[in-house]
Amino acid sequence: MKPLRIAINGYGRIGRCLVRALFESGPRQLQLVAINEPAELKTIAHLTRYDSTFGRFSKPVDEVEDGLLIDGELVRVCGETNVSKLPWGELDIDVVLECSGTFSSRREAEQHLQAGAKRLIFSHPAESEDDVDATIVYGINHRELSGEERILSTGSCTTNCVVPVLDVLRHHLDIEAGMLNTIHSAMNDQPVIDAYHHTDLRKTRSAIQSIIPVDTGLARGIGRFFPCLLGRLESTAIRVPTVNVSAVNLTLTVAQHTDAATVNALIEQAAVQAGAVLGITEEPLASCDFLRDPRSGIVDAGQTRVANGHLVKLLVWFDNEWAYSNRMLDVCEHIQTLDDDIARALVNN
Ligand SMILES: NC(=O)c1ccc[n+]([C@@H]2O[C@H](COP(=O)([O-])OP(=O)(O)OC[C@H]3O[C@@H](n4cnc5c(N)ncnc54)[C@H](O)[C@@H]3O)[C@@H](O)[C@H]2O)c1
Repeated sequence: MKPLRIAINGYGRIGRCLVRALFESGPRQLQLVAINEPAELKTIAHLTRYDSTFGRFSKPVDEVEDGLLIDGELVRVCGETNVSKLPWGELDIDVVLECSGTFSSRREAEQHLQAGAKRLIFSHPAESEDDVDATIVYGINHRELSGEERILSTGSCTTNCVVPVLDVLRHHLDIEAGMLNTIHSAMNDQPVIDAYHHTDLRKTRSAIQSIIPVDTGLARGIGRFFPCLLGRLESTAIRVPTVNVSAVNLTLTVAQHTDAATVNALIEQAAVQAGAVLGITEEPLASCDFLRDPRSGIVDAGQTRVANGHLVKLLVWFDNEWAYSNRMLDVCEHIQTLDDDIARALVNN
């Protein structure tokens, strides 16, 4: 099997988490070939070794002439902001993981393909459905990929958290309507203290001093996924002064009469089959306990409530950085098996 050759564009929180998840989570048929990040190599190496959220990287990281040596593997580092100059063709890149957050249209993604990459995956929802060949939530629709798709998105971390839960509830309880409130850790689009940081006035406010409501397209993103829920969901989001791990408060009205024990049992049953994407815990935990949890969403069983048999409320935890990075790698690994099948079919014909 030929490993999938990966490049990371934008080496921030998600970019660096991808590297840790790749090197620390056991063998995968994926090879990190290049990183493109406008920061200095010295700083890139430093932030690879040390991380305020995840601690020291367990693998050795050395600076070499044009890149990093991570656990003995050479990773080319470029600092190119002109996409057409990126060496994706020369490096035979199979997939660019677009984690800069600065690109989200098909036109921009195609520039990476013109630079020689075979595919691109956005680490966030694309501008519109037309901007991608597929939006994938691993564990829910990754098997629908044919291998021919060139521009993909792995949705948002929040979509990955709630879609597996909604999938269970829509099958068993028949969702009529719902409100989703994301309680999200602070992110790099907020300043540490008040600053002219953003056109969104709330994002000019200090991330460490306040609970800050922000815009979210979560309900729209889920509607793209489950057209049967289009127009039935609404979403809000607040940022809170923690650095990682978030939660979604899911409030739904359902057609079937139910109770909290039944809802938890349905999730538990589904979690057994879902593997990495869905979990449930009965322990009385706090957000820090989910740090480095690779599951996309973990239902807090003790917080499930049902009012009047039809109004259901769940709290679902997720490590917004670690779980999402692991899902991006899962999608890459799936693409690698599709490429392998296509290559084998060509040889056999
Ligand atoms: N942080 C999360 O929890 C999370 C979870 C899921 C998805 N995402 C998405 O992933 C993307 C990145 O988020 P993040 O939190 O890692 O942001 P970040 O700000 O930590 O990282 C972005 C990096 O991209 C670099 N960059 C900027 N312009 C660039 C360019 N033209 N070419 C190459 N690199 C460039 C920046 O220097 C920075 O290091 C966003 O779209 C975000 O919505 C973030």
